[in-house]
Amino acid sequence: MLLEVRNIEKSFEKGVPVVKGVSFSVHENEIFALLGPSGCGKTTTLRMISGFERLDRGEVKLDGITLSSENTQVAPQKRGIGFVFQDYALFPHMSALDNVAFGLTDLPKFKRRVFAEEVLCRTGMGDYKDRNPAELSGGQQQRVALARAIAPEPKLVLLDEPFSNLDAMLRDTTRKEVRSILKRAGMSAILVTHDQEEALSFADRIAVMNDGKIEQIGTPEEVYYKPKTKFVAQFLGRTNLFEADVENSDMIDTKLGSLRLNCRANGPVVCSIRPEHLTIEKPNGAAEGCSKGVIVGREFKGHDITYYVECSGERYIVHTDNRILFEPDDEVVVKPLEPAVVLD
Ligand SMILES: Nc1ncnc2c1ncn2[C@@H]1O[C@H](COP(=O)(O)OP(=O)(O)OP(=O)(O)O)[C@@H](O)[C@H]1O
Repeated sequence: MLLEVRNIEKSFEKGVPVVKGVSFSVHENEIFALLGPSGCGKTTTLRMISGFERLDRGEVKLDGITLSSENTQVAPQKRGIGFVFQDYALFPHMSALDNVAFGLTDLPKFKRRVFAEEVLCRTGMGDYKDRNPAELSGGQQQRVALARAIAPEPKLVLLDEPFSNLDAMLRDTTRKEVRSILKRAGMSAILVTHDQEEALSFADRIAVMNDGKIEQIGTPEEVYYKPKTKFVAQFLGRTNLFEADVENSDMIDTKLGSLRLNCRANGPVVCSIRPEHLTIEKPNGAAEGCSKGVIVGREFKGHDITYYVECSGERYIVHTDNRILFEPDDEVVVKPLEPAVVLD
């Protein structure tokens, strides 16, 4: 285990807690994401790991050594952790090369520039070493910021919304490049983001945060396909929720008809099924036990289609591939392709 965060807590003024007992670990060479809505405490958590913020309770350990606790506070520059911020925070009056060389205080002066150039080449920025930040695009500045963070060879790099200033196309490619640079360098990273697609595509594991707490930690597939809570199900994409009482069964009665659950349940149940795990058919070809519905809306997106189907007064979302063509007011039945996931 590289990083261990145990039960950390933080309140600002008036004693209102913003981080409420957060725990997680990050392995060697693992990319971890803290994902959640604005204000849920992601940045504060990252700042407690970096040492820019003191914690009220709990502990942060790197490689078994305590960096933060109620009685310990190792200075940020002594933690062996690299940082990349949203606004890159490059020194504007310095060249890309000098920006990267700046933090290499452990090396003799003559070696700093040689090594800095080597790291700039690794991030694909060797040809731009003499340019100042103002002469670089957002994506290029981001790569220089990453080169600066990884040049001292930290075991862990913290990334706070580092792609949010880039336009959609550049964000995608920069994300892929940064991930492969970190993996090749054998470093671990924690990404803070409110963008679920970014977390799903960038991280090996994700902690989904809500209101100062972690609701679920898992691989992208686990948190997406098997959300534990209503919040996780809804934050990671669109979903259909059902509530019903179940008597020791793995089936649930809904307005769509009978749905299979992913486990046996007893008592009141809330379950979720993703729109792409439902499909629609003409009523005549439908299996027994399905209720009829009507298409009330449709979004054609080229590679797929979103349908809104009303069934006994409830509205459901169905994503289909682009071969399943219906029009508004068409009568359909909605069929599940996967079991519904029971939430906590
Ligand atoms: N220095 C501070 N003093 C007082 N309150 C603060 C301070 N820093 C953060 N907060 C509050 O703590 C809460 C959590 O903030 P934080 O920045 O950690 O959230 P976040 O999840 O990173 O949000 P965002 O995605 O908008 O950056 C917010 O309500 C914020 O207003």
